[in-house]
Amino acid sequence: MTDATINFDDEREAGFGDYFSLLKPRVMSLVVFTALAGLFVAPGEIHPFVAFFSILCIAIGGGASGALNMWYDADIDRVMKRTAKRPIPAGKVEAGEALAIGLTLSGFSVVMLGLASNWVAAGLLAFTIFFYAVVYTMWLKRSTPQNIVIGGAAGAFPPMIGWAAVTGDITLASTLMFMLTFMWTPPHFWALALFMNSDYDKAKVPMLTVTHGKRVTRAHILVYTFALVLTAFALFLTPLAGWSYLVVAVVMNGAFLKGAWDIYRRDEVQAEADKYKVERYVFKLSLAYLFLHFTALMVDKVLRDFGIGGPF
Ligand code: HEM
Ligand SMILES: CC(C)=CCC/C(C)=C/CC/C(C)=C/COP(=O)(O)OP(=O)(O)O
Repeated sequence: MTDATINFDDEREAGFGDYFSLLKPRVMSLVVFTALAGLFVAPGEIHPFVAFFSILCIAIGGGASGALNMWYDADIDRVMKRTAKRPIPAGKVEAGEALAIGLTLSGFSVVMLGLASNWVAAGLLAFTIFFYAVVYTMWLKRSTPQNIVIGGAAGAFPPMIGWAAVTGDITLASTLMFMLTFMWTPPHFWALALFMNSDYDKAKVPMLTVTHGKRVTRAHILVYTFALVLTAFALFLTPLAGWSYLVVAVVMNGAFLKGAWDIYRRDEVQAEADKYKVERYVFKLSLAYLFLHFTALMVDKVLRDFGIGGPF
């Protein structure tokens, strides 16, 4: 845990940007997008205002969980180059403030989502915040190299929350959307960890690259990519997915498999020589991968309304 008063500097006043960055807006933008997709493709009616408000609540809840993560992780964020400029280690925001903001926004987002849509969606949001802030951040992140595999479930719930905001239930289709992000998270993160390893090493965070080395991590990326590809095509077998999903799935899974295979075949000498070009590419590709799969599900929903359904 953190003691932010050590670095706190009264002369540097926190601005809106500092408080906003506590919410991890860049990462959360894709999280919120997957929630929007879950809401959009769910069967049933939802008033546009309720839909907008539900997504806003999910965004606020996601941001709140980011603030709780930054509160708890301030000590390791201070050590890592990538995170040292975050508002708490930079001395812009006090840890106590981040905790208060995280707790307040968490409570607010859950209650408002419950009132605006339903309590299944609100319960899922509360569970997701708990999972990221407590299960992943406080427990798994510092104790096991499986941290991001199990803890990654938190980032996979948002499409399910969006779906439940419309339907009030959890179904096989919404579970498969969950599974897609769940299987995607390990290759997404480990590709990055391969070129950010020294940061985690320095902070003594037991990421797979630190505990088992890069060779093992490269193999894990490949294995999880196989599981991801199977999950992506399993989603195609549901009525949610249609022809645009198939096109995206074929192209993006092909590209991702090739990327994972290239990562697997390389060694550190090759990677150092080109400054982890392939690993950086696969990390970026992972962002496009998830974005395009969820976009395709939304496009297919519109196409279905025009009578162009998929095969299943
Ligand atoms: C335990 C699970 C995850 C871990 C450990 C993880 C880790 C990371 C890290 C370390 C970065 C680097 C840069 C940064 O701090 O912004 C990053 C970037 C990113 N992640 Fe993840 N991630 C996870 C899950 C997710 C999920 C579920 C999503 C969205 C559905 C996501 C979306 C993104 C995006 C959009 C970026 C790029 C941010 C930017 O442009 O700066 N991540 N992730
Ligand atoms: C709706 C809702 C509550 C959504 C939560 C979504 C969620 C759990 C996203 C997690 C993604 C994320 C920022 C991981 C970073 O891991 P890290 O915290 O270890 O990375 P760091 O080293 O950058 O802090």
